Amino acid sequence: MSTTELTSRVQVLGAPGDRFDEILTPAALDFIGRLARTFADRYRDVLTERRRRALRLSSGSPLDFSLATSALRADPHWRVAPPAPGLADRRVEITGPPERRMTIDALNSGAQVWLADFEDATSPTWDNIIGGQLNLRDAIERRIDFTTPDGRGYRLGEELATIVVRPRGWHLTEEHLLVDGRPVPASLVDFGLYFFHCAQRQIDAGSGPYFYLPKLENAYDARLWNDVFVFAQDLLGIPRGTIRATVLIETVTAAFEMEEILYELREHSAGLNAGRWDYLFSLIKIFAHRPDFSLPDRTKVTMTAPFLRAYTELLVRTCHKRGAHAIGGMAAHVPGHDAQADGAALAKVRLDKEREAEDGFDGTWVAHPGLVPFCRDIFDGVLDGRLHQIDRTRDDVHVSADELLAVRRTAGPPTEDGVRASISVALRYFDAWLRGTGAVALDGLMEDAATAEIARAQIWQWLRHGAVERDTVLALLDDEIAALGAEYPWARVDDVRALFERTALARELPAFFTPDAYARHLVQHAGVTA
Ligand SMILES: CC(=O)SCCNC(=O)CCNC(=O)[C@H](O)C(C)(C)COP(=O)(O)OP(=O)(O)OC[C@H]1O[C@@H](n2cnc3c(N)ncnc32)[C@H](O)[C@@H]1OP(=O)(O)O
Ligand SMILES: O=CC(=O)O
Ligand SMILES: [Mg+2]
Repeated sequence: MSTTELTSRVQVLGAPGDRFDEILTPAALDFIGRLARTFADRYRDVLTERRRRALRLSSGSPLDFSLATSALRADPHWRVAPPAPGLADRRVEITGPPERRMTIDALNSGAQVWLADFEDATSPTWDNIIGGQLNLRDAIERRIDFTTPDGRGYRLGEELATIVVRPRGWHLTEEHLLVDGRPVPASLVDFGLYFFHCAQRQIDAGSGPYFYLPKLENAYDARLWNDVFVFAQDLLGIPRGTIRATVLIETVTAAFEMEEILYELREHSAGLNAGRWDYLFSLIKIFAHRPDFSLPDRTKVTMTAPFLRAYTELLVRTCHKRGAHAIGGMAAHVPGHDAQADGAALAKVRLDKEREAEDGFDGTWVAHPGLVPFCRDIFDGVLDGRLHQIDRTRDDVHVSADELLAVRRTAGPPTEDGVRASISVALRYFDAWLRGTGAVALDGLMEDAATAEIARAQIWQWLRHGAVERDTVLALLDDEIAALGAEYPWARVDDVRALFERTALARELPAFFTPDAYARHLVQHAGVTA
């Protein structure tokens, strides 16, 4: 089949934008078409399996390590690939959306890695998705710069962070690109466009096409990614094993399959990350119907909670046993927004990062450039000149299924302030997201899609278990909607309220707020152009 025939069945429904034609070339669209067609059935299977598993768990099926893969876990011999160029030293990784100015700031931040995020930190408007791809390509070609209206100039320095791209998860589709009349899985769009345009450029620059994989639920998801990598590398003539991917362990089911996930991706694996915020969200969601899994105010659930300690300890042990990096999670404090609160908040961040480094993590995440030297110093203090501590096997760690699920020891009712804070965060974040911004600082904390999911899911769970009265929630909702409108006269209060009602107050808890909000508010078809 010729390229033209293939391309003619790839339709671009998003509006044209400045230089979008440099990304949406016929050859790139053909590549996306091939990916989408090749993996269409597997993708549907992944989603079906996720739904079945969620149903089984919500109807009381126990969650445990799989007997079927016990031999793989017991086999001491296999290892993942050694660290790839630019990925040995990952002491500090800065995350953020691939927005033009932030791209430059993140690359210059002094962090070892920049996670260019199309998932939790990006509202997936068509402009953000294709604009982000342009920024990445411009950055790799070192032809990215930016000038503010008041004349402040931004350009790349000499020492840059290694770029690692986080595509959207398997739960999202890209409705502005159709292949054979169907929307393309968003994961394949973000991965495919970046890989097509930047893989060879990255290799030529001495690094590689590297990825972070979000919201995996099991090893089956990882196998699909691995097969996508093999197919994409073969198609572009790039040697197998060039891609490296770090998987976020940010669902409870994935925590029971860490070794299996590393194994599926082993020639492409760059380790695991403890994605703490989505992990909490996943716990709330999967056990939404269980009163003993109902957590108190978010501020009271810290990484020292026994069930979270079990998860991070198991992650480090698993990674180091298999020669892989273990990367820590995000402390949500945004420095510099509240001088009075900064001191106490930084003291908490210090404890959190010290614990990670001492537990054996090889690096950690920051959401803000102001935290890069702070966290690097903490890791340097423990690493003592080494780039990582993968050789520190944690044979002392033994984590059982019960320990991973020992939420009841932390469970408890919310306070009224906690309920109000969750409603307020969800509303203010939804408003930002609907207007195209995927990460914001609210009350000195970084809020993104993962933390907003926690906020609205906690409200649902508290209502479900009678921890708060519906009338109280409705009264607080009225208050917070009024406050949002007063603070931001341009806020989309009606859309935000309706989104909150559908995702926090409905009879059943929707799996994510993003597919609903995306379909209703971000999809704008401009017409068929290819
Ligand atoms: C749960 C998870 O998945 S965590 C990962 C996903 N979430 C994220 O990646 C969030 C990333 N962080 C951010 O987006 C931002 O830090 C925010 C929105 C939280 C706060 O941003 P701001 O309010 O602009 O912070 P602030 O005003 O202090 O920024 C100071 C400067 O640092 C820059 N900056 C802040 N955060 C970042 C970042 N993550 N990457 C690059 N530059 C950044 C700002 O652009 C600003 O630059 P300027 O001085 O050139 O104008
Ligand atoms: O993606 C990271 C998380 O904490 O969620
Ligand atoms: Mg996440």
